Amino acid sequence: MDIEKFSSMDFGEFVDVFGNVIERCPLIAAAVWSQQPFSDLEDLEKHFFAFIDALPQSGQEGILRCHLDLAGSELQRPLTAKSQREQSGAGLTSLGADERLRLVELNAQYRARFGFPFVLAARFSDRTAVPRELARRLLCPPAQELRTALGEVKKIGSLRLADLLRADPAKL
Ligand SMILES: NC(=O)N[C@H]1NC(=O)NC1=O
Repeated sequence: MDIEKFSSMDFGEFVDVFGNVIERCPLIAAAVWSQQPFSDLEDLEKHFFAFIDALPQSGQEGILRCHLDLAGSELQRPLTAKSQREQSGAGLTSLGADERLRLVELNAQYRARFGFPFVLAARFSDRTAVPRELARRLLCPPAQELRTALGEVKKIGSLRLADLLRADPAKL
């Protein structure tokens, strides 16, 4: 998809295409649309991230709460298609019983400590690194952890945006 195409989409089309760049947060795409035209991918990305950065803490935590747990999520709501692909690429949808139990426990401890689910860009990770990173981040101070988690949201958003802009518009 070229820059002219995504810089001139009407509102409905833009939200349909970019509504899940930030997991289950179409409102962010809805707000970014009004910043058209965009000069390039970096410019578009900048608007998504500026919106996140400008939110009060309750809004930033709300974005994190729109994510499902990494692994174990079939116990909650169904994953979005993008999240499913990311998690299965990291081997998180085919864990053994022990690995799964460990992650479920760590996820529960993390939620109890911070009040939002653990978020990590699964495409930069794998089934052995995820529990290690989760255990490490569990020990971080809350303000630092909020920043780390939002950084992961941005990494996921960057990868999703790059995929969308590479995609054939007819297949979106
Ligand atoms: N909980 C969580 O990190 N979920 C996200 N991670 C990722 O790579 N895709 C997601 O949906």
